[in-house]
Amino acid sequence: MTFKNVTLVDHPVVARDLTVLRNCETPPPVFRSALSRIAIILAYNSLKGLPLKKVEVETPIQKTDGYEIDTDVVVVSILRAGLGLVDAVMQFIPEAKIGHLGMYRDEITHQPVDYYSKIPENIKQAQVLLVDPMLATGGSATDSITFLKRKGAKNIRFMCLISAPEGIKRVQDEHPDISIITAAIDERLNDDAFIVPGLGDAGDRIFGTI
Ligand SMILES: O=P(O)(O)OC[C@H]1O[C@H](OP(=O)(O)OP(=O)(O)O)[C@H](O)[C@@H]1O
Ligand SMILES: O=c1cc[nH]c(=O)[nH]1
Ligand SMILES: [Mg+2]
Repeated sequence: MTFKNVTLVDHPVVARDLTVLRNCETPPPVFRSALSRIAIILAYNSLKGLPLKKVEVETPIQKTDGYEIDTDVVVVSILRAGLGLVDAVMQFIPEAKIGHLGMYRDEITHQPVDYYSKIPENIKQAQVLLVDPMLATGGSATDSITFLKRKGAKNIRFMCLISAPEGIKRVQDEHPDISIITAAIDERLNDDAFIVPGLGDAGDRIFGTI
């Protein structure tokens, strides 16, 4: 299956670390370090094509042309699991502001329930990178994107680790302007709306709350 507006990141380190993450025997410290490495590669890909401004820079030898990133960047993490991806983006754009959206999926209905939000003011003019490792039914991502658009966000990219086809389709149906950067597109959702084969509950595996 091919999807428009989806970048599937293909890299040997991603393939190796995804296997570590999927393994149910992997303990939280190892899980977190594998996730951090993949997050760097995802962030690198998610930040491609940012606008640049030409500036002059003086080397010890002479003046030459250089570049600055010509947009504000705001990272928005969908709590809790999104926290595992934020540091990677901040390593590339240390001046980025960070927003948080607190959201959990109701275990019975699988609908997202929101419990917190704090979004930087400059969201309106910024390149927004919404981060969450799991795109399952797409409920959490689509609600988050709708919320950010209501706050004035105009340029949003969604960075995630593992996507289900159902979630990608939902984001694209409801928000066709959003591009998705992901490390894997898995087979499907199971009856509990978990991604198959997936890695289980990302938040629990990052924070050891299993
Ligand atoms: O696409 P969806 O069907 O909405 O599922 C994806 C959501 O589920 C997980 O969060 P969860 O609700 O487990 O909260 P947590 O991060 O606090 O564990 C995940 O991190 C996403 O936010
Ligand atoms: O497989 C899934 C689905 C939703 N949330 C997760 O953390 N994992
Ligand atoms: Mg969870």
